[in-house]
Amino acid sequence: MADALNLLLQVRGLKLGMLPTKGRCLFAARRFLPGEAVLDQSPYASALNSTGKRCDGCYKEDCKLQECSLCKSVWYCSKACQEQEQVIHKYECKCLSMLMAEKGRELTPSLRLMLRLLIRKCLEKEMADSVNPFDAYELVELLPTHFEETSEQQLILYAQMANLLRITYNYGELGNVDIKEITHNFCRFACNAHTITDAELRPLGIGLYPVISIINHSCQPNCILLFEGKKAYVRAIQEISEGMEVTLSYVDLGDNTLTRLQNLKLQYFFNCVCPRCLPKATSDKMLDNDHMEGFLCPIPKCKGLLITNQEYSEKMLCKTCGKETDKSKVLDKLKSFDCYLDDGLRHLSIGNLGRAKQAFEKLDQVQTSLLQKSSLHRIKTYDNLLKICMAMEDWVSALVYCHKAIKVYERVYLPNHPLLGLQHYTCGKLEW
Ligand SMILES: C[S@@+](CC[C@H](N)C(=O)[O-])C[C@H]1O[C@@H](n2cnc3c(N)ncnc32)[C@H](O)[C@@H]1O
Repeated sequence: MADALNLLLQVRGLKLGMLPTKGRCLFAARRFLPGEAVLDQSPYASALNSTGKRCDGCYKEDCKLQECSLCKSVWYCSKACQEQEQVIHKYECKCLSMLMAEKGRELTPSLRLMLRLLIRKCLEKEMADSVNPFDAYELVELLPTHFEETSEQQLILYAQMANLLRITYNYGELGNVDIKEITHNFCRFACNAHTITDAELRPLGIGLYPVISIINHSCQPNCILLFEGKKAYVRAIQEISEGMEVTLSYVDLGDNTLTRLQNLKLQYFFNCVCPRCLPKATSDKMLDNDHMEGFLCPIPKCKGLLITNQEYSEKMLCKTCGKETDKSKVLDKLKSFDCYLDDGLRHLSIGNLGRAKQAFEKLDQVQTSLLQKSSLHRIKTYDNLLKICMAMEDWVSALVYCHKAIKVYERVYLPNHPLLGLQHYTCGKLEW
């Protein structure tokens, strides 16, 4: 299997490698230019977030959809999509119908993903593409589980989900499944599955792509993951020279370093040491992070930019007045305003736009006293205010927040990053 996989990767200009701190990785065996597709793969298994709105085959919406007459829980845009999906759905359909009839329940997207993975594994030998090493269950088994590091509470939850899954799977009369294997696979999903997005990078579903999952994380990635339907494409967003590791970001690059590090540790069980997380000082002793974080000196008349003290990283120095400040104090003050963020998000989730706008405007106001205009801590504030103003059809204010957000996006994302492009696109539409 490893030889066959290596051969397929070689054809695409890639090479499988192993690093002691990261495990398996993908290296470029030739130069890739920005925009070039480095790798593509169809999912071993995938599931839509909400069925009934999109075709289960091609994930298209805004077309005439026909529901499966038996389970009435999946929809297709054409005979071709239905036939292509039938191999798996034939069994899944029985499972979903019986689960509804016997327990009055539907499966969540991650449970459905697991069901489809188990059915596919069982059918692998009968399926025409089973010989393709890009599409073998063996590759799924090679993905890390981090089982030992997963909390007991989480494992109990996975075991309960596995139990429901076993009952559901048995309705399909495909033979037995092992609860332990399902639990391990839930652990695998947590640190290997990818969110499938549409052209505007909005989440549509979840998929497992065992070759793409070999790609490790960096907070300064050289690639991005995009989707056409459920097929995934890894595209270079900067030049990748021969011998370089191919990387993707597993987390939101608009999050600050502390949040990114915490999220990576919590979900993927590693400490990121990429250049953005462990930056080296530039010539004027200013870290890239200091530019991005954009903390202002707390002395009212000064408001200079704070930079990390190279000798003692817990302290920050003002570039203007030279006074020292505890970094933790600055961060604590910033955190104390999270109540406005929570308040805004809560009102937004129940559609109370007026109250949500008030909360985010207050947050914007208090952040102004602590942070530069283009500090990355303000990205969520601007994004939410933009969203709210658009929903309220206040196009003038929306445009103001869109411009403010672009300034932060330009700092956080590389010029070729689609999120930056999308923000310019929104701005263009608002200008119009
Ligand atoms: C999707 S897998 C990536 C492939 C994995 N290296 C393997 O051996 O199959 C994610 C896991 O890889 C490891 N990993 C990914 N990026 C890493 C990084 N930048 N530093 C250390 N470990 C990393 C972590 O164990 C993480 O949970």
